[in-house]
Amino acid sequence: MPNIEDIIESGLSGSNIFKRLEVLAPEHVPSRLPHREEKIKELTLAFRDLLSNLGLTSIRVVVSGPTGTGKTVTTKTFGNTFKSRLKDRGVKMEYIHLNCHKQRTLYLLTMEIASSLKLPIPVRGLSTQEAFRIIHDYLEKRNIYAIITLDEFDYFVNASSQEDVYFLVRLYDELSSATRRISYIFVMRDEQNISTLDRGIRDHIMRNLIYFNPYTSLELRDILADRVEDAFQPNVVPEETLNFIAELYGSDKGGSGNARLAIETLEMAGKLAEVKNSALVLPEHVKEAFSKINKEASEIVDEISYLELHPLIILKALINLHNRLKTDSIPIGRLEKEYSDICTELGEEPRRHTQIYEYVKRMRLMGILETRQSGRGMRGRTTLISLTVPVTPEFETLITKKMRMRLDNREEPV
Ligand SMILES: Nc1ncnc2c1ncn2[C@@H]1O[C@H](COP(=O)(O)OP(=O)(O)OP(=O)(O)O)[C@@H](O)[C@H]1O
Repeated sequence: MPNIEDIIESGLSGSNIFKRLEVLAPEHVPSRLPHREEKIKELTLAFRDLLSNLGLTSIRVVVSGPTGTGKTVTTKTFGNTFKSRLKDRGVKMEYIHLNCHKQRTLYLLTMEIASSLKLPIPVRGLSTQEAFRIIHDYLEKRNIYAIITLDEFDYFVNASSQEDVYFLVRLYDELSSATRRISYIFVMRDEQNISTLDRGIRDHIMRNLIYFNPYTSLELRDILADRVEDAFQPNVVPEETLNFIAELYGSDKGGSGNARLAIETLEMAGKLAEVKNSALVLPEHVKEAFSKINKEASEIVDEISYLELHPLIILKALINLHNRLKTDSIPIGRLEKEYSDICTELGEEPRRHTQIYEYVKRMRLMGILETRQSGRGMRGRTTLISLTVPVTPEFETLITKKMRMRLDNREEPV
């Protein structure tokens, strides 16, 4: 057994595993974005008009996709690089990235825009409209253009009044200004959240939609390889370990396609290897890290215990279709049909479409389901629904058991 002084001494003498741990932090912006180059191109093309029609146009782009698909890092990288390219062309542009989860009201967002521009604005006594007018006048006076990204815009849409959303989106109708200086990128997990808005606003926002797919295992492998090179000592993460993580999360292998979780797993595996004095980060460290990180999945299972009968039937319908169609994403129409077939079997009156939609929405907020719009080509656009947890036999048994309990009235939902 080494003595305690030696343990502390070796811990202090630097890491044999990590070179630059900060590269694995969620806010780190890497110099390359493998497999998002095309999205940067799409954003550039969407904003190209800004340059050719300087001051005449205000652009709106929606970036949407499931969690961890690189929406934030890609828009930030685009915004900052675009800014410097415009500077080379003699155009002053500011890129402002705001998070609607942090700044939850229109007023707070406005204050944050002012503070990003280092514009002193009296904190009290101004309406949002007045504050926006000051911001606009400031840009006008200095001949500056701005791209404002509203990240996690879903929160804003769900928490704000239609008027506030309207104000933001149709800003130039409100300001009735001749020069258009502000453009927006709306970043959303689920563009369906927009469907609750007025048609006018919806159409205005949805003109340019850029969708981010969950990453496949090969894509994740490339993203992880870059991080390994920058964050780890040479040759401590074998190829096999890298592939193992990529396959755990790759969407083609039934994973969520979430780069954040893949990077977090890599970091935790490295830390476990270090604690265990291993010279290499091995798949066994990844397995342990994976189960620690995915204990969140077991929290979802806890949530399911509280569901009423009909949401449980919806989950059962999803499982059936998942097994039958061998796909994770189920069109809502098929889900409703399967749901109503199960109801008939059980002698239960099926709920109506709007109520089913409410259940789906609630389970999405609980983190049990994810929804997204299908691309074109599936006979029009439709909502696709998928479970966030893997469909294991244990999961199936849990749902069936809970359904029985509700049917037998053996346990009232809380
Ligand atoms: N193509 C990529 N190359 C390198 N790193 C990436 C890439 N895509 C995502 N990442 C990294 O994965 C993590 C998650 O990415 P990001 O926060 O941009 O996802 P997101 O889609 O905005 O997620 P959320 O919806 O949860 O906010 C970040 O650490 C980011 O740097």
